[in-house]
Amino acid sequence: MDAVSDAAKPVLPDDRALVFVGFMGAGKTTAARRLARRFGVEVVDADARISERLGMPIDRCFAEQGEAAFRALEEELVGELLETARGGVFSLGGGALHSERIRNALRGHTTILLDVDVNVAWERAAGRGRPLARDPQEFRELYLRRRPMYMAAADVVLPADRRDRIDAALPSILALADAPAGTRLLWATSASGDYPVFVGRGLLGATLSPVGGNGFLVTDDQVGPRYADRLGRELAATIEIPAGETNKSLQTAEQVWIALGEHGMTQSDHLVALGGGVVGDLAGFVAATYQRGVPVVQIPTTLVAQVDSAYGGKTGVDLPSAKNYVGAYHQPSAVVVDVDTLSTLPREEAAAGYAEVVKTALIAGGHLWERVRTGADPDADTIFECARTKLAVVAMDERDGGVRQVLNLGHTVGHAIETVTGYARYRHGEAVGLGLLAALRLSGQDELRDEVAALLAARGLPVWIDPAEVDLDAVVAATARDKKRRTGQPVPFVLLDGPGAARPGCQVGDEELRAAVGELAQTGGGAS
Ligand SMILES: Nc1ncnc2c1ncn2[C@@H]1O[C@H](COP(=O)(O)OP(=O)(O)OP(=O)(O)O)[C@@H](O)[C@H]1O
Ligand SMILES: O=C(O)C1=C[C@@H](O)[C@@H](O)[C@H](O)C1
Ligand SMILES: [Mg+2]
Repeated sequence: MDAVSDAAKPVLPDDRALVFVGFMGAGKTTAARRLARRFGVEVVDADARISERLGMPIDRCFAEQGEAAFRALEEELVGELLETARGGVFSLGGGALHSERIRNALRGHTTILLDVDVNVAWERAAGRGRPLARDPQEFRELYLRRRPMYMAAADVVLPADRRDRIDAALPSILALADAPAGTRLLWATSASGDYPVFVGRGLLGATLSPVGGNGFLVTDDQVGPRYADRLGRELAATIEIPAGETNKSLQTAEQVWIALGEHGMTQSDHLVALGGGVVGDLAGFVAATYQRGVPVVQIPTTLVAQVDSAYGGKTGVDLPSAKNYVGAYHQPSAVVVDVDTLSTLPREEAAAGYAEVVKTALIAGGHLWERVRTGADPDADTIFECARTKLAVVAMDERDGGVRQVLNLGHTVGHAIETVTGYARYRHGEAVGLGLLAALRLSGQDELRDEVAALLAARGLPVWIDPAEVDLDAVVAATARDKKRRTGQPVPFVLLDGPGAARPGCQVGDEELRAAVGELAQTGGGAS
């Protein structure tokens, strides 16, 4: 709440600088100037300082003295500037993070990554005499090589698509100063609005969320008793629902609507959803509909919710006949991810969330897939990167018109398995893991399917189905009721040409589908 009242008159921190980093053409110079103007200070543009010191433009230095000479000067000058800075607004050159000295010096400051799409970067940077923006293929390769470096250094990740993003994000960036050390901010964008996503440790009690009015808490009977009183804020009421997917129903939603009315919740208040995907989806749906819509702050406490369901604004409840069949798009006003809450997550729940981590990494490809395929436990950085991957997709297509459907990888068969087993036999993530295996078979990705099956099995996730327990014909039939289907059209599948190359809207023949689902029953002997 402080963040909101400070928004009109921002105060530049006096103990740390705001430093823009990112690839060529991301808009670092532009954004830094815009902020500096707002604060009434001079911007420190590293490239301009280097050029000044050289007494010549950077491209001439590259041509006459070579890149190594430029890098040496960059390290010395920028390293010193950052090591001695107490405040200010900086813009660094695109390659500055190659220097370990500069990376270390950034630790004392707030590093803001302007996250630019490589094609946009090329359009902005090419043809302007920049020495590393001459060949499109080399430009792309450099971009991919540098990405992990930028992500690792960033305290804040801000999409670079619009010049005014920084204005809306600034209060949340400034709020980081009071957050526990190591807290990171991801700025989520969508057609219907932007919001901050904070990821870190010990965040339940932090006052980060820029939402006004009274908070009404919705949680479940497992999470509430454990974490509700750590929220460190006054709540007007706490509404506890029973845990479990079978309670993600219209009946439960009605009970919550009624309780909110009885407790006097108004349009100027907000909901706080504390729990896993069931609480988040249900409370989000209640927030979308109660008095035609009130804000909701999502505080996800399961891995599934922290890497996937808390972001992107899909809310809803299940019908007995189909998953998530009634709902609304309703973006959260903020998401606060406290990874410490995962320490009490039951093993099976953590495993179920892991299936969504694998799904997201397959969609992202690149360094996220490389990290996940090692089988390492998902940490705060992996969670952050999963959120970033999902939100980049949502930013392009909030309402599932096309590209967002890639997020459904593994979900068409997964949802059908959940429905056929009455939402009681499998956790959502467990069903998604099985659905991923079917999707990889349908994609002809046999080696990748084996690799993914091994990752899932290592977490104790099911990689086969007992046909005596689950009616596979019914699973095939239930896929035909998938919400992604349009009248008169077959159900669209998401297939994968390889990590980082998901293809939505694919058609799959009945026989192929039957075979891929049938195969889930034939690979017995793995974990079940
Ligand atoms: N959000 C934006 N939308 C559209 N154009 C932008 C945006 N931000 C910057 N630009 C334009 O893109 C070009 C590159 O911007 P800028 O010089 O700020 O990038 P930079 O990150 O500092 O790049 P470099 O690393 O090459 O110094 C400029 O022409 C700028 O006006
Ligand atoms: O990306 C890079 O390596 C560079 C980016 C520019 O900002 C300049 O610092 C220089 O052209 C090198
Ligand atoms: Mg610049």
